Amino acid sequence: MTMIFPLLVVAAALVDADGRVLLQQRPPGKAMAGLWEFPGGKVEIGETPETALIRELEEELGIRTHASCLAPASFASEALGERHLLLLLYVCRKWEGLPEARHATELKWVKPSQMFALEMPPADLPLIGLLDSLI
Ligand SMILES: Nc1nc2c([nH]c(=O)n2[C@H]2C[C@H](O)[C@@H](COP(=O)(O)OP(=O)(O)OP(=O)(O)O)O2)c(=O)[nH]1
Repeated sequence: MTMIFPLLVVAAALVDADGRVLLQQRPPGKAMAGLWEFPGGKVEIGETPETALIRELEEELGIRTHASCLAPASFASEALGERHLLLLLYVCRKWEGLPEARHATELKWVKPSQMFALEMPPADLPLIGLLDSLI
């Protein structure tokens, strides 16, 4: 019997006043390099999904937010090699600081409808239509 290890990942759709969402480009050397993703990362042992996401947003973008500003929006469930990815997507409209690319190659603000033209991880594709109707 094949063992499946779930991998819990949290990500944020940061939404600005014009209804655009922040995407970051995965850097060279990482899995899925070059693809555009929502900021976020793995939930580590001892963390709640919300504390993990707050930590990742600070590490990756240098912004600060609070659990009360993270609205659960959707999730993705996708095979990922030997693992199975469970990605929890939150919508966040309030944070402090100006996002800067600390880990990513580049950042860009896009309308959800523009995401269809970008290369994104397979797990993210079903989330685009949802964001389009939500924002
Ligand atoms: N952050 C993020 N990860 C995504 C998205 N879509 C998607 O399939 N993933 C996958 C890619 C990775 O396999 C996993 C996130 O792991 P990661 O390696 O980027 O996370 P991390 O920041 O904790 O990285 P590291 O410390 O292990 O380098 O989730 C997405 O939109 N955002």
